[in-house]
Amino acid sequence: MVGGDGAAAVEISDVVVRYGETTAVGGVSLSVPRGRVLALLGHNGAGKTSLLQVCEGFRRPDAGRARVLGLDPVGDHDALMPRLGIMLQSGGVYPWAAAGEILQLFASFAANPLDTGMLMDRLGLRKVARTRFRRLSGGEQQRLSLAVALVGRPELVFLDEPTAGMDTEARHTTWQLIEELRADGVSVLLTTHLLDEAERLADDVVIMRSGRVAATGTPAELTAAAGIDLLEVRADPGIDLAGLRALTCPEGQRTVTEGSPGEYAIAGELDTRALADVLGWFAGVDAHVTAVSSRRRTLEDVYLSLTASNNPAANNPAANNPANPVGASQ
Ligand SMILES: Nc1ncnc2c1ncn2[C@@H]1O[C@H](COP(=O)(O)OP(=O)(O)OP(=O)(O)O)[C@@H](O)[C@H]1O
Repeated sequence: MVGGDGAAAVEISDVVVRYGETTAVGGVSLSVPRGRVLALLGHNGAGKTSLLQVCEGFRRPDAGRARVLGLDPVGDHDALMPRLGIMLQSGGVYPWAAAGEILQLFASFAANPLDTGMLMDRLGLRKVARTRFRRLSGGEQQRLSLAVALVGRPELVFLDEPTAGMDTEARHTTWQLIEELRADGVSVLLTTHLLDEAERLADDVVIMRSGRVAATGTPAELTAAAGIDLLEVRADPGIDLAGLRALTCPEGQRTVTEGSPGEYAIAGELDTRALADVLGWFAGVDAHVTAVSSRRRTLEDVYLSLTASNNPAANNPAANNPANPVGASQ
């Protein structure tokens, strides 16, 4: 193998990408350990693709440093390319060539390619093997781009919104393929707007906001740090909730409602103390409680609260960094 063994698959520090006056990436550091899947999340224009292009060697950062499989992605581009699988957001390579020909061509570049027939079957492309790329549907183009990225048995795969435009079946197949890659020790850096995709696939998540890192961690760490955000209590209907509101929502950070008769919902972040206060209050008014359930925040909730444009905390990313196992910083 070419140099850099033992290093993380991707190691970037303080990377800046500018387009004229626009700073797309404002000093991002992160690392993808070998054999792990890292998902980069963020709103449109957050800087995900720009960061990926730096890692792929298609763009030299304006500041900072990138190492990919221990090598310089620009300077060592030729040595790196055979070891990488790259799926771009718009995979419009060779629009006039047929799907099967494109995959064969990329297989011919690889020393030890995967079986192209197997890949076509897995990704449901057999029936469009003779169709020109430009005539494929959006989802078929995505599937072919994924096949092209994987056919050379890469050590590291970059996937820019891999399942965008795919139907449910293709999306599940793609998820399985990514899980198989990880099981084979392949490292994956992907971007996605799908929080369930990140939650299912990613070992590590980096949430970007306006070119900076807003939070990092495993999906479990990101959601665990956020705690419970909804408590539902079933009790006698028509209880006067003024006392409960005064107790649990002094600064309006939670809401207390009786959605339907006897179904009370306390929404907003609740720690153990607040939970005990709520249940203690129901006991204090002699309510007959028959059911209690709580809902933990999902990755989507965490994402939305960190990236909301009206959230002042989102402008102070360090304050939102509940865990940092991937070594990311803003
Ligand atoms: N070639 C370019 N020239 C000028 N500005 C660009 C260029 N490429 C990207 N940008 C700008 O840089 C910012 C980051 O873009 P980027 O494509 O990296 O975001 P993204 O997070 O991948 O977005 P999306 O989720 O929409 O794909 C955006 O404001 C975008 O308009």
